Amino acid sequence: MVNPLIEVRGLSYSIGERAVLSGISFSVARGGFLAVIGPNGAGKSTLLKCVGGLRPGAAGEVMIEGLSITQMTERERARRIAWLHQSGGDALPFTVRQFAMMSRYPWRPVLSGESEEDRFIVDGALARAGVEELAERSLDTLSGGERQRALLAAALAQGTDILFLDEPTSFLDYRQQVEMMALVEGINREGMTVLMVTHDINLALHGSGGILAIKEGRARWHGTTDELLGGSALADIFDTEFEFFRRGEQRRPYAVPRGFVS
Ligand SMILES: Nc1ncnc2c1ncn2[C@@H]1O[C@H](COP(=O)(O)OP(=O)(O)OP(=O)(O)O)[C@@H](O)[C@H]1O
Repeated sequence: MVNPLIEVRGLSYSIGERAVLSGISFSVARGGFLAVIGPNGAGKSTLLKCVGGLRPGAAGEVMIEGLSITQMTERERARRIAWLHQSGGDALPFTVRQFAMMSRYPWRPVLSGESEEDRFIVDGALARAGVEELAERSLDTLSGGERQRALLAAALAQGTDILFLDEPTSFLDYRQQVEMMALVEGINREGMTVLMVTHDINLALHGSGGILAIKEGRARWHGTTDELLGGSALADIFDTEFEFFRRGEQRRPYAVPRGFVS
């Protein structure tokens, strides 16, 4: 890949004596969408935190547009990478607009208030995530799906070119999952580079061109969704057999554990 936006080489991370990640390498082109899949405890969230510079003890290299993540200040990282985590029942006592406005901090001079430009960007982010009508609602009064869209609006308001997603639909019902993934795909098509970790293969198949599978902290497979469906990698990674289907006008693939359909 010529000049990838995100480049990870030989990433390893240990907690105490235990190696949680070992020698992981991959890259993501500008505007790309890479899904990292793997079973529970594979090291997916830890990988995302290491790539995002939140685990300073990690060995190996993480470069964002050629700049080492370890050389970047927190503010510089926040100008490049926005995060959307899985959202549980807890929520902060801020309105949707206030929370999105806080995301503007990496761009604001220290101790300065919100600018006209901040307000314009926040309004655009609220509209893009479909939460304009919730703008004055407190985050702790929203349903799980509404809250996740509000958090996505805040991530967009941050004005980064990279979005990290950690199990973004974990607590959402099916309709909300579909809506959230459609939003993320749309944002990716508009140019945002996306790195998503999930244990849900169908989220990965739905949203991405590239898939990296990890198990026990090691990269086990890396390729496109179509390549994944042609081989036995999924069964090896999740220790269960899958059936694959293609449906709809776009012949999108999805996978169901064989035990569910036999
Ligand atoms: N702060 C920590 N202290 C001790 N062990 C940790 C810590 N963080 C992660 N681990 C361990 O590292 C391993 C990888 O955890 P991680 O959360 O990255 O996995 P994951 O693939 O995201 O899992 P899941 O899909 O269940 O969320 C697990 O065995 C976990 O218990």
